[in-house]
Amino acid sequence: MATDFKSIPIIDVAPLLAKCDDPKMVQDPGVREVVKQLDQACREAGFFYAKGHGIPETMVKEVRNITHKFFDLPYEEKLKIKMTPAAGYRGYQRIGENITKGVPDMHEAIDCYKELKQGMYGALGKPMEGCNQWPHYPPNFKELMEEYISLCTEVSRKIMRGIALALGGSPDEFEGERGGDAFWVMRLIGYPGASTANGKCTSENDIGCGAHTDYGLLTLVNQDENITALQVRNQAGEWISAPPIAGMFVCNIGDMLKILSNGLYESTLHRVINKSPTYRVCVAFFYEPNYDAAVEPLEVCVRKSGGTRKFEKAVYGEHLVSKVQTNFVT
Ligand SMILES: N=C(N)NCCCC[C@H](N)C(=O)O
Ligand SMILES: O=C(O)CCC(=O)C(=O)O
Ligand SMILES: [Fe+2]
Repeated sequence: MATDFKSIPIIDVAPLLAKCDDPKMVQDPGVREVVKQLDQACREAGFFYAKGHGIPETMVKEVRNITHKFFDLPYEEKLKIKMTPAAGYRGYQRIGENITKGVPDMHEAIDCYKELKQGMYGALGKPMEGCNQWPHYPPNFKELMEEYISLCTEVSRKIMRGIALALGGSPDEFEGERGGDAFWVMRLIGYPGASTANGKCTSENDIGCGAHTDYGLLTLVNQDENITALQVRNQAGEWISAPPIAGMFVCNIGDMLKILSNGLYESTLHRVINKSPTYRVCVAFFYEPNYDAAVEPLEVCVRKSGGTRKFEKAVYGEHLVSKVQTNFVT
C-alpha cells in the first residue's frame, strides 16, 4: 500500500549488483541492507532512485544526446521510421499521437521492443511482431542503443533478484517461466519546452504524458539533467516531483509486479509535465516478464498479505497488446 510519501528514496544498489549471482547472496550484509531498502521503497512509494548501477555515465549521457539529435531532425526525416501497427508498433510517433486516458500526450517518441521471432508466441505474439526501426542518423544510433539495452537488461535482472528477496521469495522468483526470457520495451521520448517560439511549443498546462502506470516489472528512467518534469502520485493524491539526479536512474514498479506481489507493491501513477522552456528527453527502459508469462500472485506474497489473492491471473503479452492498441486510438 502506497503512503503519503513526500520524496523518493535513494538506494545504492551497488552491493546487491556485486553479489546477486553469488549462491550465498542471502547471507551478505551489504545485499541484505539493499534488500531492506528496496522493500521499504517499493511498499511506500513504488519508486526509488538507483544509485551505483554501474552503467558508465558517459554512455547514459550519450544515449540522451543522440536522442536529442534525432528529435532535432526535420519532421520528414523522422517520418522515415514512422510507427505503424504493421511494424509491430515500432518506430517514430509524432507529438499528440500517443494517447493516455483519451487525451493526446505532448510528446514524440521512438518505441522499441524486444524482437519476437515470427510465430514464436502464435496469435498472442502476432500484433507485436516486427523489426525495430532505428534512425540512420546519427550513424551509431542502433549500436549504442543495443549496447545500452543489454546493460539495462542486466541491471534490471539483478535488481529484480533483490526485489524477489524483499518479497520473501527466492532470488530467482522472476526467472524461469516468469522472467527467464524477459521481454523489454524502450521508449525514447521528447517533450517540447513550454512557450518556446520554435513552432512546437506547448503551454505550461499541457501534459507531456498523462497519469499512467507502467505495464511490466521494473522501469529504469534516464532523464535529462536540470529539468524537473516527472511527477509521482502519493496516497494523498499529491504529485511529488522526481527531479533528475546525476548518475542515477529513477526506478518504478509496473503492473505485473503489483500482481506478483499481491499488491504488497503497487504500480504507482505518474505523469510528465515539462514546464521548462527547454526541450526534454527521457529514455525509459521497461524490464518485463517473459512475453507469454502467466502472471499471478506469488504464494509467499499471498501469505504475507493476509491470505487472500487480490488479482486474477494475467498474461503479460495480452496486457501489453491491450495497452499498445489503445495508446494509438483516438
Ligand atoms: N511501456 C510503457 N510502460 N509505456 C508507458 C506509456 C504511458 C502512456 C500510454 N499512453 C499509456 O496510457 O499507457
Ligand atoms: O519522461 C519521464 O520521465 C517518464 C516517462 C514515463 O513515465 C513512461 O514513458 O512510462
Ligand atoms: Fe511511465
